[in-house]
Amino acid sequence: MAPDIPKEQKAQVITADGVMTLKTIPVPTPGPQEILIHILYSGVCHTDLHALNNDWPLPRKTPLVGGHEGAGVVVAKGSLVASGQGVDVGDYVGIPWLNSTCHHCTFCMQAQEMLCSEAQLSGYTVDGSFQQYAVANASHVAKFPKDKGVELDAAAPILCAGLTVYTGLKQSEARPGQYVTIVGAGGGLGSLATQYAKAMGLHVIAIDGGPEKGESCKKLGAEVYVDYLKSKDLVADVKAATADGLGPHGVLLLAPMEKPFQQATGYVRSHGTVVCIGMPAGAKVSMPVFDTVVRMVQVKGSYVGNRQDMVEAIDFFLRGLVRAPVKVVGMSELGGVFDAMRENKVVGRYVLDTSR
Ligand SMILES: NC(=O)c1ccc[n+]([C@@H]2O[C@H](COP(=O)([O-])OP(=O)(O)OC[C@H]3O[C@@H](n4cnc5c(N)ncnc54)[C@H](O)[C@@H]3O)[C@@H](O)[C@H]2O)c1
Ligand SMILES: [Zn+2]
Ligand SMILES: [Zn+2]
Repeated sequence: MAPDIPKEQKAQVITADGVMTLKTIPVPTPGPQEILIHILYSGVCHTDLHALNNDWPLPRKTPLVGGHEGAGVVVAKGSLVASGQGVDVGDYVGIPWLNSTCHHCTFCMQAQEMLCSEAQLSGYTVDGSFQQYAVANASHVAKFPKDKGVELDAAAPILCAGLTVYTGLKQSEARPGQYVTIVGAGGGLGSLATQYAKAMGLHVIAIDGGPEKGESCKKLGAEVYVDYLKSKDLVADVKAATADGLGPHGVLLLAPMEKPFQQATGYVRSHGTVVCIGMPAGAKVSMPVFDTVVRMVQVKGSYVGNRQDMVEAIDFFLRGLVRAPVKVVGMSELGGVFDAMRENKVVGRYVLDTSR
């Protein structure tokens, strides 16, 4: 390792008792196909809270360093990471949710690597970006151009939130000029979803709770804001927000709560698509079979995106079309960020500065 790489670093570690503590731990050494990244900023995704709560039916690593929106600079690389592979020391890169996949299963071969049964997940099955130095797989890191002076704090949320909603909007099959409803629009994924949808030429109907989220959604491009805490008939309000009253063509369900998953088939337009993205613990999607059949409604899941989706999601950011409302705080303040997230108080995305 180069001499300027320290031997120890600060990290937020979840221990076996489920408690998260800021600790001093060794700087990891990259394996042959890995790189070592000096993480400067890391976004905080609601998935990180699911990891802390351990509330998904998916086993995670313990002890765990969470985080999967890590943006930083490559400081070392393994022996098999060849020059010309697009990752060299000094490059700006990002740690996404997908840490590695097998490359040879039927899904990997079709660029559906998120479905790979051998996928390793950053900040979940392997240590992630809530640390100052993290290893990542050279084949799966996201790349930011250094020559464009990319602000890595603003770029970090694209690595999961941006990628996920960009891909989800494509999955909704909504076309320019049509309507899309973003549920959980004031949060991390929702803020970016509103902007990607607007940039794609879609009309945006935002749903979230409280006036602060409403103000943010409107600022980011939502034409109508429906406050789920106030609405007496949410289905009617969403349908009324479309010009012909028939409801939105696409729905992105981003809220980490079950109820919206029961409401969406009520207001989606006939032949429209409901895309499930938020993952409330233990929740079920339910809908009347009769309506689903005779109104020909599609319901599907969407899970992050592939590496080409990442390139495109970053390109929207580089063109200035999307930028999450970001609040930068020290990595030591992660506990407080999770408290705010539990209470639905996060507007946009918190990003951790790993130096403090
Ligand atoms: N499918 C994927 O690939 C993928 C990727 C990333 C995150 N996620 C999941 O998406 C969810 C959201 O993540 P986030 O980081 O944006 O969370 P967040 O906490 O930043 O935002 C969630 C928003 O939902 C709002 N909300 C809560 N109840 C609501 C309701 N009944 N109706 C409308 N809005 C409501 C909250 O007020 C908040 O603004 C999490 O469950 C996360 O695990 C999924
Ligand atoms: Zn995430
Ligand atoms: Zn595979």
